[in-house]
Amino acid sequence: MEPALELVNLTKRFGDKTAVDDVSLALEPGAFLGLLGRNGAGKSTTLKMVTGLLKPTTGRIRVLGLDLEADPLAVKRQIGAMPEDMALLDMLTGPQYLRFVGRMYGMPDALIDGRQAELFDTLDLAPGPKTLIADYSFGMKKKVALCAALIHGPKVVFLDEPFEGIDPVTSRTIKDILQGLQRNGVTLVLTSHILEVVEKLCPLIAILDEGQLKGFGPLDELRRGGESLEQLFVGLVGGAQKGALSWL
Ligand SMILES: Nc1ncnc2c1ncn2[C@@H]1O[C@H](COP(=O)(O)OP(=O)(O)OP(=O)(O)O)[C@@H](O)[C@H]1O
Repeated sequence: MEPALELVNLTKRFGDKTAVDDVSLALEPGAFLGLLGRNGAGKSTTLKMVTGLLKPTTGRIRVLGLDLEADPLAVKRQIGAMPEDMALLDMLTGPQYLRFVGRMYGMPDALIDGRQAELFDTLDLAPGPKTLIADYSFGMKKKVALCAALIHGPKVVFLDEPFEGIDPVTSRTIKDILQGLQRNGVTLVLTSHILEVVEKLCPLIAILDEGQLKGFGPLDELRRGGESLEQLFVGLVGGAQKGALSWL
């Protein structure tokens, strides 16, 4: 079976800075990967490359057997993405924005509106009918970005920090949605700094440090010693313990 996602020697340089450094990995369909790393490790850059927002310096990306560079539109039809900055159109209302996104995927308006209503209901998103996205709270914007990533029924979903700024009740709902997608064979990749969430949700872990893949595999295999994900993470990416401020 073709991997759902395959990165082959993926590298991204910004001038002298190598943000992603020769990363290779493959995910089976239905995998659920937690992509971890410290601030600046290269997680968002990796997700931007696999969703076609950034061109790799070198290396290849294949999604469901399709080469992203050779066939970008075919890949984009199969994937859903929630980028770091959410990339919403602030001067539209949430439903108008989802119409825009759904039409880009060639969906009929009735189907878009039905799914939008179901997504808003499930995520407890109830903006005023005329409220523009610009006036939504941070968490509401996150929810709209998640709706936009899912509305067309993608086979592979990339989510950059989906739980950041989300209340605990909605977090629970999002976890349930993501687990349901995985049960239906959707492949998921998410980044998060909330290790407890990743530990519960993602059977597969990749740890980036300074752009390099320091660990990749099933969580249970990576932490053979029975340590927590936090201990595994700190052990792999190092980092001296600091905390005392000289003036406090
Ligand atoms: N457009 C850019 N131009 C120059 N440098 C960039 C650019 N985008 C990212 N970088 C650099 O690449 C490195 C990786 O950044 P990236 O945003 O991928 O990290 P991250 O792991 O997502 O971090 P965080 O957890 O803080 O979101 C950083 O050093 C960042 O400054």
